[in-house]
Amino acid sequence: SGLQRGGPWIFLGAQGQGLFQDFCVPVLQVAVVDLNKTVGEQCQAQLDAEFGEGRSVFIQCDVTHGDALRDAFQRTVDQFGRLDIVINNAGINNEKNWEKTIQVNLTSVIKGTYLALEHMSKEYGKQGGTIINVSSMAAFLHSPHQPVYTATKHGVIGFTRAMADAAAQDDYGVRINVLCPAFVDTPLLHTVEEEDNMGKFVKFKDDFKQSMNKFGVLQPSLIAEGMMRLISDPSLNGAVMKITCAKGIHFHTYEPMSA
Ligand SMILES: NC(=O)c1ccc[n+]([C@@H]2O[C@H](COP(=O)([O-])OP(=O)(O)OC[C@H]3O[C@@H](n4cnc5c(N)ncnc54)[C@H](O)[C@@H]3O)[C@@H](O)[C@H]2O)c1
Ligand SMILES: CCCCC/C=C\C=C\[C@H](O)C/C=C\C/C=C\CCCC(=O)O
Repeated sequence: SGLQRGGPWIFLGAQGQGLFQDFCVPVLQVAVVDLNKTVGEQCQAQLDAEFGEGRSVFIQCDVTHGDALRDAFQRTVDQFGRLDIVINNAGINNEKNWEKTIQVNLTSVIKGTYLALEHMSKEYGKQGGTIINVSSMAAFLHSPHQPVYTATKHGVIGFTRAMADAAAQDDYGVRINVLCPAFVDTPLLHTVEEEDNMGKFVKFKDDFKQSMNKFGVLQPSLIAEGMMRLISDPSLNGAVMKITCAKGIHFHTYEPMSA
C-alpha cells in the first residue's frame, strides 16, 4: 500500500462527521473532494489542526461532472506529485431523483475508479496503489424502501470485483476492494425522514427507525478502521468487507463457481 509512504490520498465525498479524525496515519497528504463547500472546508480545518497546514487540500467538485472530476484528480497529483490511495465514498440516498442516485452512487464510482487507474496503474506507467469503493449492507438486504439505492450498491460490488480480477490478471499493481457498512451515524441517515429524498417510500420511515433500533448504528471510527485494513493489507484484492454492529469488521464469502 501507499501507507508507509504516507499517501497521497484522494477522498471523494468528505462526510460531514469528520471521518479523518479516526484515521490512524503518521503523515497524511490528502485531497478532500466534495460538492459541499462548508463540509469540505470544515474537513480541511480539522486536517490542518491534526497534521499541520499544507498537507491537505479541499477541492470543491460535483463527482457527477466528468471534467470537474478529472480536474480534481489532476490537481491532486499536481499538488502532491503522485497518488497512492483513492476512496470513492460520495453517495446519496434519493429515491425521488433516482437517476441522480445512479449518477452519484454508481456512475461516479466507475469514473473515479478509471481515473484512479490512469494515475496509479502500471498499465499507464504508474507505481501502483489502492482503491476503496464504498457500497452498503443495503446490497445484502431486502430493502423495499430503497430500490434504486440498493441497486447502485449491488452495482458497486459487481463492478469492483470484476475490476479487481482485471487488475490482478493484467498486473495493474492496484488493489481494488469494496466496503459495505450497516447504518452509520452520519447525516445520510436523516434523509429517511424526507419526502424529497424518499418519494413515496417515505411511508416506511418508521420501519427504518425500527431497523436502526434492531441492528444498531455504527460509529464512523469503525468505518475508518475498516478502510485502514483494506488499505494496509497487501493480500486483499476484490474483497467485500462488511461492517455491522453484530459482527464488527468481517468479509463476505462467495460460493466457488461450478460448471
Ligand atoms: N450512513 C450510513 O448509514 C451508510 C451506510 C452504508 C453505506 N453508506 C455509504 O457511505 C458513503 C458516505 O455516506 P455518509 O453516510 O457519510 O453520507 P453523508 O451524506 O454524511 O456524506 C456524503 C458526502 O458525499 C458528498 N456528496 C454527495 N453528492 C456529491 C456529489 N455529487 N459530488 C461530490 N460530493 C458529493 C456530500 O456532500 C457528503 O459530504 C456513501 O456512499 C453512502 O452510501 C452510508
Ligand atoms: C433499512 C434501510 C434504511 C435506509 C436509511 C437511509 C439510508 C441508509 C443507507 C445505508 O446504506 C443503510 C445500510 C444498510 C442497512 C443497515 C443495517 C443492516 C444490518 C445487518 C446486520 O447487522 O446483520
